[in-house]
Amino acid sequence: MSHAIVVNNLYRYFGPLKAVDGINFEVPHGSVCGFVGANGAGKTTTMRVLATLDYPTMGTAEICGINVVNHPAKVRSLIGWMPDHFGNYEHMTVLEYLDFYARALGYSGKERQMRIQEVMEFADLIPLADRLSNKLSKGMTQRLCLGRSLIHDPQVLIMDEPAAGLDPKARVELKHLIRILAEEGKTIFISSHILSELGEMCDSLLFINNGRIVHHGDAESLRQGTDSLGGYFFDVQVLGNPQAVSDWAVTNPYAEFIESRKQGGRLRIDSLENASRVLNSMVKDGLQVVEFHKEQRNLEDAFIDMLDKVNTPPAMPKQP
Ligand SMILES: Nc1ncnc2c1ncn2[C@@H]1O[C@H](COP(=O)(O)OP(=O)(O)OP(=O)(O)O)[C@@H](O)[C@H]1O
Repeated sequence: MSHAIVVNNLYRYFGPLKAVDGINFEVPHGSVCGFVGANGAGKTTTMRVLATLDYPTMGTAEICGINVVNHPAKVRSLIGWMPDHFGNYEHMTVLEYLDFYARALGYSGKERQMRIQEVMEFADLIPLADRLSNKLSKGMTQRLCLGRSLIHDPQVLIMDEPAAGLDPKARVELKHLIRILAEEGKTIFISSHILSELGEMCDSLLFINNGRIVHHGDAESLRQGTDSLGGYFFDVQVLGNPQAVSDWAVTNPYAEFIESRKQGGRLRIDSLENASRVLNSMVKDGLQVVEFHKEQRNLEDAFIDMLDKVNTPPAMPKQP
């Protein structure tokens, strides 16, 4: 499969600080990849290298097969960059602002008008055409920034925390626009702290911690995964007295009772094999089980568990 973004052994040090510390990842063409990490994890630094705004200390990055250090101008024609901080100009209306960028990108005449019209329609900027660009709400500002990054119809969009500071309505609007761009076949690389939102719209999630990639996979596999100790949580419901579940669980070596629920309880079981054993024993012991299902974890919990796994030193081998 060809990839829109390929990052190979990429390092970016600021003096002794290892902001990006040897990362590798690929983003397939036409997919949406969420880039997740705590403050200072290295997201912006990575994105700035991809956007040709910074040089790596070591390693390579390619956009659609083009090296970002060797051919920055070519890469810039392929990417749309939405930074986390948006610089705009006083006394410039939304239309003037987009026109300024379209000129800077080399468009002229009818083509320039067409490009501006298209992005204004897409990002719902037409009603704002005559508004001053530095007097917009945060949501409107983000739409303008998105519009600006789309003027040259780039194949790859790199968006640094575009949802930060947006109210719920503006977030939904932004998500909707990102979904349309993804459906058009653009590759989208988007960073955020709002994991649950990223999960919904991303084909894959890339977790970075202290400059290192700690996970790259799809959101679904994370939700279905285990906790940091390798266990799963099950919701169990029974007919009759719900306390039967906790009374039963304290006597069973495979199930750990976590909390009561209206019709039963929540159990932690350390493997799927043992889950099957637990269900079997419950039924044998006369519990009238009407529900026994593995819970999906929310992505925030999955992320915390992932960091726990990464930060827990491996157990020392036992001395003979
Ligand atoms: N120009 C710079 N000079 C020195 N240190 C820097 C520079 N840019 C970033 N850093 C440091 O590199 C580390 C990674 O920063 P980066 O901005 O990439 O993190 P981030 O994951 O984007 O965080 P946030 O979510 O807060 O934006 C941080 O410790 C930051 O202070």
